Amino acid sequence: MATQSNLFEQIALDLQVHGLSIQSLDLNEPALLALTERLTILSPQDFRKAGIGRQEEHNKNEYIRRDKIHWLDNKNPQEALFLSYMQDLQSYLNRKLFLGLFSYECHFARYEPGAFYKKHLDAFKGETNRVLSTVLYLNPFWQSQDGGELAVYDPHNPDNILHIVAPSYGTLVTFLSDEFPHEVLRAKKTRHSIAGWFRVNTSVGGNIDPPQ
Ligand SMILES: O=C(O)CCC(=O)C(=O)O
Ligand SMILES: [Fe+2]
Repeated sequence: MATQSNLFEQIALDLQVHGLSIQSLDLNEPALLALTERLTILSPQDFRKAGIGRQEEHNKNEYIRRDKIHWLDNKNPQEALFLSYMQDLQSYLNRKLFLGLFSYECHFARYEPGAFYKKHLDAFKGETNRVLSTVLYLNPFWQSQDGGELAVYDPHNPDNILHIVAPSYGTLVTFLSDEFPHEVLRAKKTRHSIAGWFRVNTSVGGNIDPPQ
């Protein structure tokens, strides 16, 4: 299992070469354990239906994605521990790759049995300040029959699957947000993840661009 600095180094290398990284966190990583604990405390009322943009109507949304989400913030100590871990990753990637990442936002996502998220890009070139997507999985003992894999497609040939990633506990996927189409296949068991985005600053006129 990788130490934190080895892991960050590996992610930076993968991103540099492939634009995508699939790694596993140390299973004793305090930030991972904090999230696990937080998840046991969150109740269904703490999650709300995820949207796909302000203008989208309800039915279309249901067809595209069926997860429920809970945004992380620094008020909760367990969430704060993970946010600080990702802040460390942000600083590391900025030092190594000069990405100029400015902030990180993320939410828990719950996919109940039958839920999915159809093929999409997290960002469109030139239209967004989301630069790097991250997904961390929180599902112990995930079996292949449980479905719910992340399918990552080839940016140059979006019909080609590049990777099928099981949402197993501690797996962290990082990729360029406007490059890789991806999809969450139908989950057969409740599936938890943290989806997040590193952003660059697009503030204008001295107003700091707000997250979310
Ligand atoms: O949970 C996952 O595997 C990916 C979720 C995702 O693509 C998203 O929330 O944008
Ligand atoms: Fe996504």
